[in-house]
Amino acid sequence: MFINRLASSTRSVLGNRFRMASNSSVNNVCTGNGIINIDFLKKYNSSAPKYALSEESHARVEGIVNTINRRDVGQTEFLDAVHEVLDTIIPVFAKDPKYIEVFERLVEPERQIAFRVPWVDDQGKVQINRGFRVQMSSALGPYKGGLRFHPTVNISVVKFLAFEQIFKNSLTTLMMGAGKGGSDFDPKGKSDNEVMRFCQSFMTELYKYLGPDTDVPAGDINVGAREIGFLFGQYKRLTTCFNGVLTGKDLNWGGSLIRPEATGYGCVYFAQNYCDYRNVSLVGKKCIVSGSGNVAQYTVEKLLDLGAIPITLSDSDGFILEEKGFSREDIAFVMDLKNHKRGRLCEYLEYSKTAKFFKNEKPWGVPADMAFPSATQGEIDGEDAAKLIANGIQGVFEGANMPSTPEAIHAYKVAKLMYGPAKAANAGGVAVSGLEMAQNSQRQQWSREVVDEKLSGIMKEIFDMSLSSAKEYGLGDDVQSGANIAGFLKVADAMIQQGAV
Ligand SMILES: NC(=O)C1=CN([C@@H]2O[C@H](COP(=O)(O)OP(=O)(O)OC[C@H]3O[C@@H](n4cnc5c(N)ncnc54)[C@H](O)[C@@H]3O)[C@@H](O)[C@H]2O)C=CC1
Ligand SMILES: O=C(O)CCC(=O)C(=O)O
Repeated sequence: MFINRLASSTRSVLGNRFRMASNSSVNNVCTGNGIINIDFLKKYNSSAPKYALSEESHARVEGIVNTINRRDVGQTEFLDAVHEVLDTIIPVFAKDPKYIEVFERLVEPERQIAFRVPWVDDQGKVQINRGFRVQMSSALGPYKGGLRFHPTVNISVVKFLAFEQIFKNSLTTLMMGAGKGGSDFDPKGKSDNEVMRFCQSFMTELYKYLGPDTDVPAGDINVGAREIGFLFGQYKRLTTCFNGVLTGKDLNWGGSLIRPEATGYGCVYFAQNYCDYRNVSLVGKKCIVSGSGNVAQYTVEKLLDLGAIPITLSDSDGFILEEKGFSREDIAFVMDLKNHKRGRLCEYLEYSKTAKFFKNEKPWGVPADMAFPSATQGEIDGEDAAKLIANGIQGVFEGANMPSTPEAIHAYKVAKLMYGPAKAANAGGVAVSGLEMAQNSQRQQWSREVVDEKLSGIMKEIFDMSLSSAKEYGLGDDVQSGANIAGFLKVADAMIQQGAV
């Protein structure tokens, strides 16, 4: 009855959108419709009464949900990301309600910067794009997180990515706050000079808010070594400072060995830890990998190192299937095609006699043992997850940020798959960015072996922490919930210690 009363008061605030969402079953707690459905609390009241919130706490959480739904209306990706975390940290609130207020602060960015980016194209015409930086949390260190240049970038996408970064950066055990930024600029089809002029204009506005102890951006989709170079050059010109304001720099001027490899390698290290825990070997396992950029390339490389058989790659035009498995030479071809020639993946067919290309399709229907989504958010929906499970998939490890919709995550958990959520599984990239910052502060460069060993140690620690937090809260081996809880508690305790900030 108590739940009914809460649900009806929520409906009055949210109207029809809520009614649509509330039709979902109790277990299917995340709607994926860009609205936080308070029904997720029922799960705890019915199946795990020890986590039922007191009446006061319940009302508080409901109030927070109503405020976010109202204030951030239309920010689909951000609301989905908040929903996913809320859905898993209720046990923390039940144990100690002081954390509810901290969560309320955490969903509001410390600072959001939005700006015009004018630049001149090769025809001499002025083009305008929109730039963003969301400085989400500085509880654990300077804001830290990548920049994404893609036509789909808007405030919702940047806020969701910055929100994810809070928990991810906390899990790395390093001293990093959370931020994310980018632009709706599309580098596809642009000349190097156009990309340079865009980057220079972007940095001309953003540099005021950055610094090695303030905010340290890095790469993300379509921001790689070339863009980091142009951004750094302009920062240096504007400030006359040569410092570690960006990570992902070239090795010759302050970059770290293993940073380009770190997200993909780290994701496979995470998978290996999970497999060890379940007594499963990666050797001989067929792996579906999506994307063909930085994360996908080095995921494939590390899978090969460990004796697995990566069989797919994709881009926004479709996917390629290399049934025999990619060899190291095949991956060298893909790296050259994507990183230097900036070509499309279908051109791989001109190189391989054995590959097939599936235009406008996603790879999730290909029978395999493990999946490594490494392209973009929302790439595995409920139907895709059903296909993976029907084909006997054993594990899903997220190299991309939020690649699985709430329905997909729910399906993985029901099927008891090994599920490595993005915040934990892809934290290796930002972890090595943290190591790059440390090297820059010392004006030193560590060897490849040293950085790789630290990366693999951090990935093991993230897996162990996520698992032990899940167990501590009586959630079995629910690594997704454990990762959110462990990531949250460290930030939340720091915020409490630092006062009302
Ligand atoms: N680069 C890094 O260190 C980190 C990246 N990530 C995440 O990993 C994912 C991939 O990022 P990167 O590899 O760095 O970017 P990238 O720009 O190097 O590669 C992105 C890849 O995804 C593909 N892609 C983009 N939209 C797609 C779509 N709609 N369908 C199929 N493929 C699509 C592109 O063709 C490209 O191959 C993103 O979600 C990013 O946020 C997460 C942690 C760190
Ligand atoms: O290395 C970094 O700072 C950024 C990594 C990133 O953007 C991510 O983890 O999604």
